[in-house]
Amino acid sequence: MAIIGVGHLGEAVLIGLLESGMPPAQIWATAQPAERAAILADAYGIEVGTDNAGAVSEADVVLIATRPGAVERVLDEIAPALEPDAVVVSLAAGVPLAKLAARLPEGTIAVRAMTNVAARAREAATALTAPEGTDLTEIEDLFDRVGVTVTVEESLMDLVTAVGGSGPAFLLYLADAMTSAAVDGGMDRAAARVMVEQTLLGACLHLQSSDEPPAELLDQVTTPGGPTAAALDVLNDAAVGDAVRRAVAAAARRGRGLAR
Ligand SMILES: NC(=O)C1=CN([C@@H]2O[C@H](COP(=O)(O)OP(=O)(O)OC[C@H]3O[C@@H](n4cnc5c(N)ncnc54)[C@H](O)[C@@H]3O)[C@@H](O)[C@H]2O)C=CC1
Ligand SMILES: O=C(O)[C@@H]1CCC=N1
Repeated sequence: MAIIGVGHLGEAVLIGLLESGMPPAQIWATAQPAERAAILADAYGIEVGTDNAGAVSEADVVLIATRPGAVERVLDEIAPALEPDAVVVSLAAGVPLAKLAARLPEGTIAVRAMTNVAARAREAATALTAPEGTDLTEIEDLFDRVGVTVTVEESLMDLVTAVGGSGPAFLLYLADAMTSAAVDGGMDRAAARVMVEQTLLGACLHLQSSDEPPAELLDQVTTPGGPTAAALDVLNDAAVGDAVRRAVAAAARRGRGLAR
C-alpha cells in the first residue's frame, strides 16, 4: 500500500498499521520535505520519498493523507501511475467522492475514510463511505487493524468528521483543563497527567462496557449534595453541554465549507 503525505494523521495511521503486524516492506509512503521523508524512513524502516507517482506504482491501496487543499493536486500527480485495480482512499476532511472520482482514471474506486489520531494506539474510530455497491471489505479490514470501522452515507461525513475526526480534540481539551486544575491545586504535573489520562481512559472503558446511556452513568457518579454535583452545577451554569453541541455543529459546517 501507499500513504501519500505522512503528517500528523498519516503518521498515526502508519504507526497503527505497523503495530498491527503489517510488514514494513508492504508500505511505501511520501512526505515533504525530503528531510522529513528521510526521518520517517529511518524511524519506521519503510520506503519514504517525495515522489508521489513512484510511491503508488505498485500499490493496491493508496491512502491520501495530505491536507484537503492538496488532495486534488496529488490525485493529478498519481492518476497516471495507478494500478488499474487500485483503490484510492482519501483521509481528508470535506473532499467529496465526486471530486475524487473526477481526478481518477475511469474504474478506479474512490473511498473516503474519516479516522482519527487514535489510530496510533490502534483505537481509532473510522467511518468509511464509497459509491453505492462498492465492496469495502478490504478497506474495512485495513482500518480494523487500527481501531473500529463503520460505514456511513456520504451525507453524514461532515458530522462524522466533527464527532470522530475532531473528536479526540474535545477530550484532549478536557484533559488539558483537568490537568491544569490539578497542577494549580498543588499536584505534581507528572502525577496529574497519570491521574487524568487513566481517569479518561477508565471512563471511556466504563462507558463501552455498559449498555446504559452516558447520562445515566453520569447520574451514578453524582451523589446528591456531593462533590460531583458541585462540579456539574458549574458545568451546567456555563452551558458546557450546549457549547459542545455548538462545537460539533461548527466543525461539521467547516467540513462542508472545505468542499467548495
Ligand atoms: N490531524 C488529525 O487528527 C486528522 C486529520 N484528518 C485529515 O487528514 C489530513 C492530514 O491532516 P494532518 O495530518 O493533520 O495534516 P499535516 O499537515 O500534519 O499532514 C499533511 C502532510 O502532507 C504533506 N504534503 C503536503 N503536500 C504534499 C504533497 N503534494 N505530496 C506529499 N506530501 C504532501 C505535508 O508535508 C504534511 O506532512 C487532512 O486532510 C485532514 O482533514 C482527518 C482526521 C483527523
Ligand atoms: O481539523 C482538521 O482539519 C482535521 C479534520 C478532523 C480532525 N482534524
